This record gives sequence, structure tokens and C-alpha cells, in this order.
Amino acid sequence: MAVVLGPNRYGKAETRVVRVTRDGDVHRIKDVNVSVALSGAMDAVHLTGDNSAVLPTDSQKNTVFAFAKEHGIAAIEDFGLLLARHFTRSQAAVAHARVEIHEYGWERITGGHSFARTGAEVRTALVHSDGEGGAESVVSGLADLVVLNSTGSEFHGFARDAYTTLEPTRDRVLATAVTARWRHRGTDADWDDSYRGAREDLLLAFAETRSLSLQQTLYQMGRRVLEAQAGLCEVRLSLPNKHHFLVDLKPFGLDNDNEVYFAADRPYGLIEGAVLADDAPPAPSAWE
Ligand SMILES: O=c1[nH]c(=O)c2[nH]c(=O)[nH]c2[nH]1
Repeated sequence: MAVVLGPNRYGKAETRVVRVTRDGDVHRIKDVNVSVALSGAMDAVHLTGDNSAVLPTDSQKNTVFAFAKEHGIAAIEDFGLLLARHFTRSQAAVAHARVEIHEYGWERITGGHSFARTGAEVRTALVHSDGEGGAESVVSGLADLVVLNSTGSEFHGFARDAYTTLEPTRDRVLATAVTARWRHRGTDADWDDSYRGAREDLLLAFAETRSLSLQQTLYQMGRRVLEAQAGLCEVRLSLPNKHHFLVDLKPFGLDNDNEVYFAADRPYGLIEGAVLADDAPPAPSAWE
């Protein structure tokens, strides 16, 4: 029996790039997930380990970031064609390039630089009852409401130790997937109205807080809900800090003035906390 090499392809999958375009105070964001797969004359690398035809997947990732800066990202179809043609034209061994791009949609919250991701959030409810006349509680909420501020966020003045390498920043992208739950004082609210109100308060507080940390933003979000919604007495928030790292484009002769980000999915900071009305009756089991 003879063994032969069958079809193969290789490339960098799921490069997560966020491109911010600044038109004065009005920003636009393009958030995409780019997967490149190249194929062609790749027998040698598989059969003998000769890498001379192999453009590293790391270079492919860099190309995605550099092209996002140089060309911007118009329609994802355009960006896909640009990349695919680049790899087939510039690499003699590459006969075929497959570029798959998924785009995540964002809509404006308010102002020029605050966005909510379209589509994915879930509305939640948790009810306990010991029967009519007995103890009852209602906790409402939402999960996976993804929001992003493309400016208006700082993080500096933090504690340092021997392992601290983080640079302080006065302008960063702040993004999180909000999981929020709020406890009602009673059991006969207009639930839909209350949900719409609380959701709006969370979004506006996120957008309008000049953030010195996600912890500070968390408190402002809970506070705004409680101040606007008299029927609520406690808000609990869980906010993953979805880090956006500025990509170093200097090796390619490009500057990066807060325009091209690597959207990391893990690890992430996880900021959690409760905000209460000072007269909130204790009800630990309402959350169980
Ligand atoms: O808003 C933040 N809070 C933190 O506690 C923290 N820690 C970190 O590394 N970055 C951030 N950002």
C-alpha cells in the first residue's frame, strides 16, 4: 500500500479585529472575525518539512490587521476579496485563498462613541413563591447585552507589584457583555415596562459615564437603574472586561492612532457587584 497526501489547506482562523474610524467625535466601528485558509503547492512541507512555501499564519494575521488600517474595512465582501487576491498574487505557492469573514453588528446607544451589539441578548426572570400570602420575590434581568465605548474610558493609578506590566491609559476601548439582574420590591409591576426602562438606564449609564474603571461604570449602571425605577431595590451586575488591545503596526511602517484593535476573547477581567437602595429589605433567597 502506498500513502499519498490528500487535500489540505492552512491559515490563521478567527482573527478578531475591530476597526474604529473617527470622524471628529462621531465614531464608526467595524467588528469582524476573519479566517484565512491558503492552499496550493504545499506537498513539500507535509512530506519533508520544507517550509519554504509556507507563509506563516502569523503573517496572515498581521496582514489582516495592517489591511484594516491601510484600506479600512468597507463591506466584508470587499475586505475578503482584498485579502484573498493579495495572498494568491503575492505567494507563488498559493493557488487558492479562502477567506471567511463574520461581521458583528452594532447600533448606536447615544452620542458618537457608544454602541450596543445587535441581536444576542437574553431576557431573564427568577421567581420564588411560598404560595399566595406567603413570601414571594421576583428578580428580572438580561444577559449578554454586548456594549462598547470607543473612547471615554481610562484606567490608571492602579496598584503595582513585581508582576505588573499593564501600561496606564487615558483612552481605551471599553467593552463588556452585560449580565444584569434587578430585584423588584413587589410582585405586581408592569414587567415589560420595567424591563424596557431598566435596559435603557443600563445602556445610558454605560454610554454617559466617563469611565475610570469598569468597576466605576458598574456602580453608575446600578445606581441609574435604582434612581429611575422606584419599584426596584437591588441590582446585581456581572461585567466581563472584553479587552481590546491596540495592535502594534510599527513593524509594517504604519501608525495606529487608536484605530485597529485585537478583540481578545480570553482571559477577561470579570467585574461583579451589587448596588442597593439603602432601604432594600434583605432577601438572599430571591437570587438562589
Ligand atoms: O476597568 C478595569 N478594571 C480593572 O480592575 C482592571 N484590571 C486590568 O488589568 N484592567 C482593568 N480595567
